[in-house]
Amino acid sequence: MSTRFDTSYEPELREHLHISGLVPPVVETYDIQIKRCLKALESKKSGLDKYVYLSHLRNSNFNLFYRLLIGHMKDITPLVYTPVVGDACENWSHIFSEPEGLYLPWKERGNLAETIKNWPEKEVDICVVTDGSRILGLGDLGVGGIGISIGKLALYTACAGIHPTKTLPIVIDLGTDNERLLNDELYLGTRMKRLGEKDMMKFLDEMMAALKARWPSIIIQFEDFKNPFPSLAKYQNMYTCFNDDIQGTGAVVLAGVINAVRDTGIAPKDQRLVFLGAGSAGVGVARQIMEMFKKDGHLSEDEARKLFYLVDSKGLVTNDRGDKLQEHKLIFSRSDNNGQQYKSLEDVLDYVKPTILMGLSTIGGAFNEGIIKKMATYSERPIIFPLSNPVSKSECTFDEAMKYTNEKVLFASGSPFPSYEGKDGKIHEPGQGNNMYVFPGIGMGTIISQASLINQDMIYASAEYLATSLTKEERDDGLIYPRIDRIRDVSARVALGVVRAAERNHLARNPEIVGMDDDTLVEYIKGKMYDPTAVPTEVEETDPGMWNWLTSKLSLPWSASKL
Ligand SMILES: NC(=O)C1=CN([C@@H]2O[C@H](COP(=O)(O)OP(=O)(O)OC[C@H]3O[C@@H](n4cnc5c(N)ncnc54)[C@H](O)[C@@H]3O)[C@@H](O)[C@H]2O)C=CC1
Ligand SMILES: CC(=O)C(=O)O
Ligand SMILES: [Mg+2]
Repeated sequence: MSTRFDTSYEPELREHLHISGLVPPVVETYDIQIKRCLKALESKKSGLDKYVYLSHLRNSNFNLFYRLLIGHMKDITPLVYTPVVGDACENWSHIFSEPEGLYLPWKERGNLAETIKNWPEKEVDICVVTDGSRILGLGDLGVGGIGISIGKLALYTACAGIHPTKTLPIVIDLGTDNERLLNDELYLGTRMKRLGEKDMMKFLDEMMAALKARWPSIIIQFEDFKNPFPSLAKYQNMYTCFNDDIQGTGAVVLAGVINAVRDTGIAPKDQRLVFLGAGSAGVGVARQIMEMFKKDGHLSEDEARKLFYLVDSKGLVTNDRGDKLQEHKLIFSRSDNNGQQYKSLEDVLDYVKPTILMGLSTIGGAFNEGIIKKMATYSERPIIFPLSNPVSKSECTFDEAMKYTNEKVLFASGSPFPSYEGKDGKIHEPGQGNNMYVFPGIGMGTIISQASLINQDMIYASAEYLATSLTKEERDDGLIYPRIDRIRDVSARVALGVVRAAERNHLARNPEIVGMDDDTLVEYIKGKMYDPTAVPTEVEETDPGMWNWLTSKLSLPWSASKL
């Protein structure tokens, strides 16, 4: 990752950096640079081509890449994150040209500390690690999953200003059960069947210890593991870590629900929620909303739990269904079904008559016309959140949800959808209930507070501060999430909430922030954010490592310095 050859640099700076002659002679404004990028993007036919172009841009000049991304969040985010990152992960072994992260294969076990030492950056604040076993709703994509780690970290930088060189994408390669990949001669991962949970936990134990040994304050974010509950349970009180799919998703959806429930005019105790999907995201979201119903709705644990009906691939999750339920589902398993089992979503809706319908099932189109119309009969303003990613896995589109509820729906989806023109000509914007609204702020808040753990209170605070980030204008426009182009301000507020929770829980260790009021602290957070318009002032020498290796191998005419 470099940013040394930037056509915006003045001649004096070029001389200072010893890059005169290595950059075209014109000194360009940022606007002109961005114009070229947008034209280049426009000329690419497919999302995947645009993704490849943007990856090259990030690797050749990350300041320009982030100027582009931050300035055009709404248009560029879908190209580096969901939905296009899904295509990239599926085709990773075909589009690969640069490593961009750490690959930790099973054969390196016992040697992970040494392998991790090869990463060329001295300082790393945060890493995103996946095992590629459940990438978005696309299943097992093996080492192609590293694309999701890269995409998430690009948003840590764009949204919360964590410096790009202090981010580390990781994929652990414990094999894959994806036959297409195993039979593909271009597949870049280890050609073996995926190992089981016991081996994975052994491998993770070693990796966690090695990461912390090299970077003692590192934040470790788990992403898109097929079964992420055991690692979260084991490490959350040992390392500075969190699971984005359970906790980040729980927080972001909770924020949307706080705002949407208010718009329904129905008290929490009278809401009934059906979840299609009872996996890591479904259960994570249900747990967070249950906590809100207890806190703000003044319900007991039991009263709150009874409002939730979870549906998995076998139907409504009940105690007497006849199969052995996975542990994470037990808390929401129903016992009041009088022996009756409800297999289809339609049957569950007839039985429950929910006011809120969540989709975290990976089943594209599962909320069909009939389902959506039923929801419109149960309450004046049904809350429908098709949250599965990417777009192809979304349980319904915004267009469908609006049309079949007579434009009454309170809507948020995991991936972005276009606006909808109402019958009266009014343009309605969809909400995007994606964990990208919270994970950057959770990371930044943890860095700022120097907290050694990320506890439940910090996660809950990220949801509360996101919910209250909505402006009056956004509320009046019918939004339940802030507009994406305000994401940097919003992430700073989310980070503020996380810091405050860390302080309350005596986890904060940064002496500089002691006694700061909210306004001062927000300014402090913003002051720590990476600024892609800042020009370099000196040439930094790096450790001998990848840069030296690359420059010597490629016989490039510059030394092992970078900026
Ligand atoms: N919007 C957001 O920010 C986020 C969205 N997600 C999305 O949520 C989806 C699920 O993710 P995870 O919970 O981690 O996956 P998972 O694999 O842990 O869970 C999937 C669940 O869906 C159920 N399911 C599968 N087929 C079904 C069917 N035909 N009918 C009913 N249920 C069915 C499974 O039984 C399982 O309970 C993915 O598409 C993912 O992209 C995940 C995290 C964040
Ligand atoms: C957004 C996300 O984390 C997922 O779909 O898995
Ligand atoms: Mg995820």
